[in-house]
Amino acid sequence: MRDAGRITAAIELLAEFENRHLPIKDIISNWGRMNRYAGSGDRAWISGLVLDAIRSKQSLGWRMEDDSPRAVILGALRFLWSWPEQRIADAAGEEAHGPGALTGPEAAHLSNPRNIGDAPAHIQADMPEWIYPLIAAVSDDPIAEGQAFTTRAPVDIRVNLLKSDVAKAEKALAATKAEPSMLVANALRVSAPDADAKAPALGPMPAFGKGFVEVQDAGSQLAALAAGKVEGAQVLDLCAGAGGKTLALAAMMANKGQIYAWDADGRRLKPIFDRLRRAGVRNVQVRSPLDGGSLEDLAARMDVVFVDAPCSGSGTWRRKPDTKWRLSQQQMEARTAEQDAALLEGSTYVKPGGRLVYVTCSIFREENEDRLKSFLSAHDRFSVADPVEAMASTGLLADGAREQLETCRNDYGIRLTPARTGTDGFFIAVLQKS
Ligand SMILES: C[S@@+](CC[C@H](N)C(=O)[O-])C[C@H]1O[C@@H](n2cnc3c(N)ncnc32)[C@H](O)[C@@H]1O
Repeated sequence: MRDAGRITAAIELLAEFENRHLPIKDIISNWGRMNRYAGSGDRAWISGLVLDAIRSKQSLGWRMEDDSPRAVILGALRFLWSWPEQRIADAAGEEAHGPGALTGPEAAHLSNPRNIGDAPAHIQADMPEWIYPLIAAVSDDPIAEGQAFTTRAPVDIRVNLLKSDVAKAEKALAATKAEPSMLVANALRVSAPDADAKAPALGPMPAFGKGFVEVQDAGSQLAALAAGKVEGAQVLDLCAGAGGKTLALAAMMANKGQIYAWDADGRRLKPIFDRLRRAGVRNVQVRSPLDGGSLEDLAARMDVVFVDAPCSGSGTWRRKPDTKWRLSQQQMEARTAEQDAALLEGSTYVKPGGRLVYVTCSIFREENEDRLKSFLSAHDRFSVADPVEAMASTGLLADGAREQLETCRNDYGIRLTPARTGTDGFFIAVLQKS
């Protein structure tokens, strides 16, 4: 496809996103199925542009003084992809497939954009107005935090120490230009691709099929490290889902001790079985409510209970930018109630002297500090412990990571964000039971 047709497709997809309540990934893949003439390069280009536009749609609309899908896509080409105005004009005006010649105001805004510094703060931060104060409550520089969420996310890789090591994995993934992580000793990072470049396809690489490596954001890897030294321990992963943390914990345990993987929604555990097999994990017992499983026998017996709680996902806005615009106050309230329930339930399995790790991929205080504060006020046998110390005790923090993580600390735990740590947003806390 030529640029003109790709731009037209991107405008259509953004319009569909605005008009239908479907995840953008589904809209893009439906489009790919219906338009078989588009090759994989075209699809990557179009979805890259649409996702970039959604990440920054508010500031782009403001710069263009027009928040229509057409204006936002044209603005994305100019202000995010740095296309010269003439290139945009040529593609737009192309008769056969272009979206139509630039209008006077469009041309004017592309060549002489409004100064974004004059926009209201939530527009500069590219987030809904009601969310801005929630970010301002947890950051001295909410605009920078918001803007960091508008960038493309890198791909982080966890080297599975049960099957491989960092040097071997780096060699096996040389084609991806993966580099050692600045935060986790057994992690690699593949930088996000430039504007119209295609990301390397990691899934089909043999190192993945053989279980030598897993894709996992460095923030999520750090969350697992907060479980501390767990080799030989009894660990409950209460909200195991597809098993991202379970796999990381199993590798930290070198297959010694026992992990019980559970999820209140048993269907979510489905991928875990294949993943455990591929990773060479032998110390996980999956228990599911679907087959009448229960955790009754584990009450007050666990050295570590890991609560990777359901959340708004505000920390993952770089990867799922549509969720930033669709989050509602009602959803937030539903999640906080679930968080209270999971925290309370998890606490019943911790043995005296054991630890409760609380994690969300959200950066809001409402889903983190407020939940912990409320739990601690009613459970005086639990107290806040040091998550950075716990991570360091595993020996798996990269050189210099500890100092960086210290700057993310508050009275309850640590908050990671794209602006602070270059990771997804996470909150990680460790409670100790007396
Ligand atoms: C953030 S996801 C877990 C992601 C997973 N740990 C991973 O790393 O891939 C949260 C999960 O918690 C589950 N959940 C919610 N409330 C729960 C509860 N009270 N007990 C157990 N699981 C719960 C949800 O079904 C969901 O799968």
